Amino acid sequence: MTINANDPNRKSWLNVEKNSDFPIQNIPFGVFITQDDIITIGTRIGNYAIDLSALQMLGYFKGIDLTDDVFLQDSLNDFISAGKKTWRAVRNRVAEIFDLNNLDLQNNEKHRDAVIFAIDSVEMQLPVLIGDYTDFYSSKEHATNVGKMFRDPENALLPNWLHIPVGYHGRSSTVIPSGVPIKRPVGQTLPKGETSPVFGPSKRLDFELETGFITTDANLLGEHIPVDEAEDHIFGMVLLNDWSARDIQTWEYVPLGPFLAKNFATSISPWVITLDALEPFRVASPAQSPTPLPYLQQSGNRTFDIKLEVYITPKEKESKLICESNFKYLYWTMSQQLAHHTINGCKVNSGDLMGSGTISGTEPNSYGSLLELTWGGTKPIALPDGSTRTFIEDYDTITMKGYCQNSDIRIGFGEVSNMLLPASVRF
Ligand SMILES: O=C(O)/C=C/C(=O)CC(=O)CC(=O)O
Ligand SMILES: [Ca+2]
Ligand SMILES: [Mg+2]
Repeated sequence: MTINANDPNRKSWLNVEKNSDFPIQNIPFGVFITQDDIITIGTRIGNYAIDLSALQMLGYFKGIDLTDDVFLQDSLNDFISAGKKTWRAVRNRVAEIFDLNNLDLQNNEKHRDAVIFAIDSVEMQLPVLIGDYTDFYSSKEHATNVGKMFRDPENALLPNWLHIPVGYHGRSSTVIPSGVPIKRPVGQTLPKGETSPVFGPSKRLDFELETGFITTDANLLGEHIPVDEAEDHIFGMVLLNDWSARDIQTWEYVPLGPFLAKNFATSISPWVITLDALEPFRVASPAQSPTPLPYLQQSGNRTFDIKLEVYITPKEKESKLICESNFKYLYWTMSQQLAHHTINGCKVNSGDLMGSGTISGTEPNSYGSLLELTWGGTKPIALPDGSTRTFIEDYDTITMKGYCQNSDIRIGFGEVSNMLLPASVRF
């Protein structure tokens, strides 16, 4: 059987609810623990988690060049290292196995029991052992808004911004999966009008709506990745919340950039969505003027139409949708980010995470941080329970969702959702 894994008309023999983020055309990759404490690489169709190591042991991946234990792992790193041809072959085979017209697994109860789990019965893990984490700053609207608030409203964009996909090196040790609560950080801040800093819990704790892409071993030390080859080295994408303590940030980050204000937590969604699955949603990125230097000039459509949403949920209260944005608004593409990152010979490894930067659009309800949505805390947001927010309060949960949708199909990311707990450091 040869199959077009992206054919929107294909159905699975597994039940998929209408509007599910995970139809048979998605086939993301992640890591989960079963109730029997087995940790494995898996995929998801509808509300079912599928154990890829069990499928391999039962012989369903015959003919694909895979090492024996590539799926019996607690991270996707080795599978990612196997390269794009392998990821594609596995995705296509999974599409075949679960196709409505394929009876092999469908009619084998013993195999089905070994492979398929209810999604609520498994615990999702961080999908990747992240070696290095870089965060870009690629939304023109976000950079302009922050420049207006923090610097000069007349010259909001710094002179390098239209020439360089600006970024900073983040901290991989604190990248955490959806569901893990985060403690409010403490640190130094400089209260308005003061000349000496004070120490205490951050009072301006924010989220940043981002996506992230995960790389494979892309280049050797000293080599660079040409912009039009960059996508071959991108395994897939996740939703990313770059938790940011604005009051710590403004005091500490001159002149070397973000440090403790951003390294206490970065949360990501557990399923990695492949670029193959996103292919039907490929679109052109915004026109760039001035024309970037040649190593950043890309051909073809290099971005994707991914709708993004942010919700805030006070403890045991109703959620409020506070931001609707889109990945396609970003000025610099993932290809340009990766080409720039490696142009000096910087080596990128399998399992590195690259944050997009905060994704804001032009409309005020599309701003990707509370800093922008409340304009520096001057315009509070009203919540359904009657309370208001300028920044995140203790026990609030921030949930980010992402999905692509056209008249044929929906390919979703699921969500990244984490609660903020009170500060616990005594001082
Ligand atoms: O422009 C600034 O002073 C600060 C910017 C940020 O905090 C943004 C950042 O972390 C990068 C991004 O997410 O776009
Ligand atoms: Ca960020
Ligand atoms: Mg962060």
